Amino acid sequence: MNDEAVREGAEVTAGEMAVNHCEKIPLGTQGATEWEVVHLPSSLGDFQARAFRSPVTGSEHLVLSVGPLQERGGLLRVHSECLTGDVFQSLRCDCGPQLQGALELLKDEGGIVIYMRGHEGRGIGLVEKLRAYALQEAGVDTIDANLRLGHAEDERDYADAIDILCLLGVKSVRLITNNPQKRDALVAGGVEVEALVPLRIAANPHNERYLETKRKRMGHYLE
Ligand SMILES: Nc1nc2c(ncn2[C@@H]2O[C@H](COP(=O)(O)OP(=O)(O)OP(=O)(O)O)[C@@H](O)[C@H]2O)c(=O)[nH]1
Ligand SMILES: [Zn+2]
Repeated sequence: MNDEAVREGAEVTAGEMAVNHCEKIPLGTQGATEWEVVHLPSSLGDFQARAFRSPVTGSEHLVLSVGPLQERGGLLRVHSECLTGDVFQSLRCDCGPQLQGALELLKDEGGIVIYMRGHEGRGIGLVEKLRAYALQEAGVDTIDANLRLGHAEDERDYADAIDILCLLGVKSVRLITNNPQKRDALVAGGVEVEALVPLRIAANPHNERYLETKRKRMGHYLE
């Protein structure tokens, strides 16, 4: 797909429209899911919260939403867990400000954030992420650090996010991300991505190289 074709405001062609992604949900998923909707007032906004336990991965994901769920065209952020960045506001990455930026957008427009547990460290986990950080302190970039540790550069799986969207009745979204692979993963799972909504976060001296590597080697839309 032409990257420009799915930037904000652009349309996805009919040929790329999803097949029914709900067909791929494993049997029993609905029964294993907690779908109570609770009110979650937060200093970051006023959210509805749902939790989803995946019978496939065992991960428990949090789904925050503002306003009515939209079958088509609503804002969506699929946020990969980053304990250091999201909770402890690490400056080594841009995760914390990205999460806050996405929640801000939801406050204005409504939409959904799926907080993906099991995505920590691009899927390698917290212990391995810190090992990768140690290698980066020795001069290796974020991708090669993963590879040296015997991991793929990105081990995230989006099947749970796709199942969650199906269970919520969401068929098409405007995806809040700079990462084209996230869009590709959702589209491959049958979710239509109408547009990409970028998250522009100012770099700092601690994450400059990380952001540069994402831009140059992972194709993220970062200036
Ligand atoms: N392995 C590894 N993971 C990292 C590193 N820095 C951040 N992460 C993890 O990367 C994940 C976020 O991925 P990013 O590539 O920063 O961003 P993205 O989610 O792909 O793209 P956006 O949607 O634009 O945020 C989180 O799970 C972080 O814990 C690192 O140096 N090594
Ligand atoms: Zn992070």
